[in-house]
Amino acid sequence: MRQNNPSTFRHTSCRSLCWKSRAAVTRSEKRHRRRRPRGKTVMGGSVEQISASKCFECQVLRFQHTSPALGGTLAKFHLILPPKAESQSVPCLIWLSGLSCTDENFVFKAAPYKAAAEHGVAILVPDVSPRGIDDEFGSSAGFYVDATVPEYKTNYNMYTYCTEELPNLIKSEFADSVDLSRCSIFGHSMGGHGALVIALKNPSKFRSVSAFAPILNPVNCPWGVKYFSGFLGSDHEAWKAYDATELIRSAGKLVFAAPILVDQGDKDGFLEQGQLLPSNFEHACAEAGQPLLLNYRPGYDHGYFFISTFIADHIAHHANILNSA
Ligand SMILES: N[C@@H](CCC(=O)N[C@@H](CSC=O)C(=O)NCC(=O)O)C(=O)O
Repeated sequence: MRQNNPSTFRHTSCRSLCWKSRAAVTRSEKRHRRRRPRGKTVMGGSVEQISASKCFECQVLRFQHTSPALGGTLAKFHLILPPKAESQSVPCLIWLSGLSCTDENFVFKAAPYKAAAEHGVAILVPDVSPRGIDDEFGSSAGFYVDATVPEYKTNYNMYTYCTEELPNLIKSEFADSVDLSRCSIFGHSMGGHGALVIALKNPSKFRSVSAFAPILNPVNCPWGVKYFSGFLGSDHEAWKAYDATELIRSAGKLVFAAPILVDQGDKDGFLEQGQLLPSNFEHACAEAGQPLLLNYRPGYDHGYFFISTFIADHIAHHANILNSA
């Protein structure tokens, strides 16, 4: 930190170079700066804070680290901390974004801050694929699987990254602020698919799951066929391990006592194209006895205007469950 004049300082470690009045520096900001990991080695990677902003009393922090799960590439993520995290560790929501996204779309467009502050939950937002690899196929399209084909299996391990590596890093670096023993997961489109698959495969790690316009039966939709072929090869049985509808079918019983919450706009072009297939998931849940709250929202499309309209409902849904035990 460099002193510039008596009333301002420059947060030199941030690439965003935020200028703030001294009076505006809260205890929380000081605490998070004090805790900022500086090139510390974590699971073979180096964690570095690259920006910090404040929104609706939340700290909006961005980090980068070298990721072993993603083949040693540099991975960025956001961590949103509510004011309650100043004094205690708070429950955590993991948000997974969709095709063409980075870790930035949600933080800029979903408007989660007021609800996160009110309910006292942290939100962890990973990127959606490894970066800096010399191929365009999987960039921004990691599909939250661990690739098995030789071409992609070194780098494209978003399932392991989101279920093991990043949570372990958060446990190691943010234990005072984030309590990952109280964790839920949600996401959008490809990220809704990822959230559901990760929750259904790890019900002991997540207390609840929700999604906006998720891809619900990827083995039967064009996006799923394209990316599962690329990452997992031609064995369609292997694809089913990453398909929410197939996972509910194979469970054959309730997996989460809390209803799975899904919001879906009825003017969503990808719904019309058959990319999302909510009816297939609905039928599988009904047969398995898995409670599902599937809301069709009249007039809404697939984008972040839709997400930002209902994000507070999803945060409240998870917070009620996370704060009740
Ligand atoms: N061009 C892509 C789809 C691009 C797109 O609409 N991405 C959505 C998620 S779609 C499913 O995962 C998105 O969230 N975009 C970012 C945003 O900020 O809106 C294609 O058709 O393949």
